[in-house]
Amino acid sequence: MKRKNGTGTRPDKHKSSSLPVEKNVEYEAEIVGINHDGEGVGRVNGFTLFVAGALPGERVLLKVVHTKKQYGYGKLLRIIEASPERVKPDCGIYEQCGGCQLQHLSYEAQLKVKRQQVVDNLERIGKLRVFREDLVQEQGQDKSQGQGIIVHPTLGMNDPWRYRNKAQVPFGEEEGGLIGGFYAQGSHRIIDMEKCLIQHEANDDVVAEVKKIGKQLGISAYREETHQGLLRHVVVKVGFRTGEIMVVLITNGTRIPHEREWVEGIRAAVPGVKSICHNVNTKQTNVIFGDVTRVLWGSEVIYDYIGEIKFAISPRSFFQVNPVQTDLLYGKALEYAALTGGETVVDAYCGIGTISLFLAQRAGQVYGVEIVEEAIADARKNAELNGITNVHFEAGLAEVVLPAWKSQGVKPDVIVVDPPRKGCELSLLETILELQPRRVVYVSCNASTLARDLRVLENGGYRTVEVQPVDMFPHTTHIESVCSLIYKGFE
Ligand SMILES: C[S@@+](CC[C@H](N)C(=O)[O-])C[C@H]1O[C@@H](n2cnc3c(N)ncnc32)[C@H](O)[C@@H]1O
Repeated sequence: MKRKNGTGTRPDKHKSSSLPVEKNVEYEAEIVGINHDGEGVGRVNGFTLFVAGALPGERVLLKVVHTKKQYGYGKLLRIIEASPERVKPDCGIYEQCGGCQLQHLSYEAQLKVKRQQVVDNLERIGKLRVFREDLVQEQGQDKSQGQGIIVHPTLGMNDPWRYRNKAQVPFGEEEGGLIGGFYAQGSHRIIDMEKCLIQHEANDDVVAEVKKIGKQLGISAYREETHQGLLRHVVVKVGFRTGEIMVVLITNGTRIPHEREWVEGIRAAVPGVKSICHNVNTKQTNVIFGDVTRVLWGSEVIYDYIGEIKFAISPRSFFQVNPVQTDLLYGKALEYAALTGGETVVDAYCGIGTISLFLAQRAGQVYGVEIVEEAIADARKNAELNGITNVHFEAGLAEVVLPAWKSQGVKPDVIVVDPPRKGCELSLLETILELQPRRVVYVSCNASTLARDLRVLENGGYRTVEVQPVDMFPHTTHIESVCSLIYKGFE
């Protein structure tokens, strides 16, 4: 690579280090890939540099801003040759806000990148063989010959905007008064926003109204550094199918001054609002909600559906944020479970029981386990709300409760796992191997821990059949996948 225009200030800390690049020096680089943070992966003299804003296939001018032994970071100065997949971001504050990372890449290309990242993780971390359609076509082979795991194209959204049903917006202050928006990448600096294109429109209306009322009433915003000021966050939840809206004002103080003005203003500005709540959080913490919530106006909960199952959503209860794609994801999980009506199914890491209730429609008996007690209480309420009686929910660690069920004689035909980003505990995977259910369905929000855990299950006698990436969060780097495994003895 050609070195361009050194800044003149020879960086003495890194002087003639053994690295092939120098800090504060400009280089031209080829961008050869994209990492899991959405940064372009560039090569300069064989050295890897991560460059925010650069895309695969591009040639860019960058300045090296930070180096480590194996890699470094470059600041994008100029795009010399742009990728044909580069698009103009629709959002006016995309560059400053940390909410989205991929708006400068066409949506079709985002879906391809996400699938490729799943494939790369399965191959590199899981040491798994992925079926390569291109090779099969070239070599005239047939899919049925078991050429490896089928990783399907990512299931994307027809309209990948305005898909989030929940927003948690922090407030701050500038000279003109209250500001509200999302944090800048890697910081707690609030970027004031008028609209967020991945949130439901009701969120824009609520944030604008809260700023307006707050300014009129002289309400102060909470400041993290000093722990002073009143208004911390507003949380907006929307039932996509029902149209019901909940607004929760979170304050650093037990009272909201001028309650009536708040309620009247929000009701007038946001048609469809069914519930306005106040949550008190006086702790010096990053956690959004405090322990006390009361209803200022309307109902305690709103409702929404995933598939045919109805869910009650309260201020603090968890609910998947993209209901359209959740329907697809759980539909796939149900398909991979291949239930015929009489099976015993375990849903480990069940949250509020969403997948359990989906599965219960086609299973004999479902057992759900989840660490958060409140979520289990919601799961039980949701089962009751839908008249579903063939589910049993238990609060506890999945890796503790599953062996207990085993010793009580529970013999699952199918086990579904939907763990957090860190994946499954090894001991849970070991219990699955002892129980030997016919099928395992793995729902994952982290392709690297998915690949690690699939390797354990493969070593224990399972075969990974197919993986379906589902785009739950367009324009961000998040990847969700659902994966089907079968025990080799049952094939
Ligand atoms: C990715 S979420 C899945 C939620 C649920 N399946 C859904 O779709 O709504 C992972 C869940 O695992 C729970 N969890 C984390 N560690 C756990 C553990 N060791 N045992 C049981 N549940 C756990 C979290 O509280 C969270 O609800």
